[in-house]
Amino acid sequence: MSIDGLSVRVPEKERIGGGAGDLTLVDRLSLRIRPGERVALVGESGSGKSMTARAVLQLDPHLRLSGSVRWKGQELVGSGERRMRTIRGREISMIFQDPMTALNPVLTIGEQVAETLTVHGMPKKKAYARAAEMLDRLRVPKAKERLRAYPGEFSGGMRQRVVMAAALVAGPDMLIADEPTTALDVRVQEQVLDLLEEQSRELDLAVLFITHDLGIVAGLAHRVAVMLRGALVEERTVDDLFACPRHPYTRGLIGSVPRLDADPGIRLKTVADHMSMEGTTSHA
Ligand SMILES: Nc1ncnc2c1ncn2[C@@H]1O[C@H](COP(=O)(O)OP(=O)(O)OP(=O)(O)O)[C@@H](O)[C@H]1O
Repeated sequence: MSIDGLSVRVPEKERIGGGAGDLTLVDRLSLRIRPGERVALVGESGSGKSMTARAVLQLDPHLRLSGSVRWKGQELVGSGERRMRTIRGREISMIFQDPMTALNPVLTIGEQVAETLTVHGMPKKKAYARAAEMLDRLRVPKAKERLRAYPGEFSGGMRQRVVMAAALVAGPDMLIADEPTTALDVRVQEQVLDLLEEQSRELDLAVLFITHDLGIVAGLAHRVAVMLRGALVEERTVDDLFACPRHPYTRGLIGSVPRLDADPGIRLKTVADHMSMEGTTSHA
């Protein structure tokens, strides 16, 4: 995927909290994600990460997009809702932070994981067999039997695996994961991240991974793009970024990642601390 100069604006009448004129949420962002590549989009809350992801899939019809998003050589900006429907879920899938709201509590796991296949006409039996295979890949124990279970019978980590299975069952080429582990405890978070990395490798799946937590991208992403106030400030390989971050904001993000060998009595510096030390101010 090739994103070039993508801007996302809220028209004046849709602005929450009022204000004159359109409000720019994403400002001329450019980013490339190659097949099988894992790219992390990192930044503080409100920096525009989710808006970028949602704009790629055109999930919010009230937002105005400009610039270009090329997917498999075709332009998506302005391509229309019909075309986007053939892409969402089948070619590019998205998973969100809260696995509970992503799942319908009154539908079985089988119905939900198989849905992308059944809506496109695959016979139910075949679709359920695929769903069970996918759950098995994601190490959901007794996958076949669990197809009849309901989301409420699963723990948070298992639910996120179900959500991942639903996102991957139709064999997309790209997954956009928006803070998929933020709601999970640290141990479960690690398991889900490992699974995501493993599936990306095995399925040659490109991943755009959105997080405010730079601490979790090291083992996962090939490249990191850092976002501040709607714009990218730095984009590097993970190793380069950690070895020598260029932008003061990135140095702030790295400086605020907790270290296991740090003195427990020392207060962690915030991104704002770092930026004010370097003469830049954070808006957040
Ligand atoms: N309709 C709107 N009117 C005004 N501001 C908006 C509107 N929609 C979104 N925003 C603002 O756009 C900004 C970017 O939001 P976005 O969700 O992309 O940030 P984020 O970096 O993903 O952070 P988070 O992790 O908190 O979701 C936020 O400050 C949000 O309040």
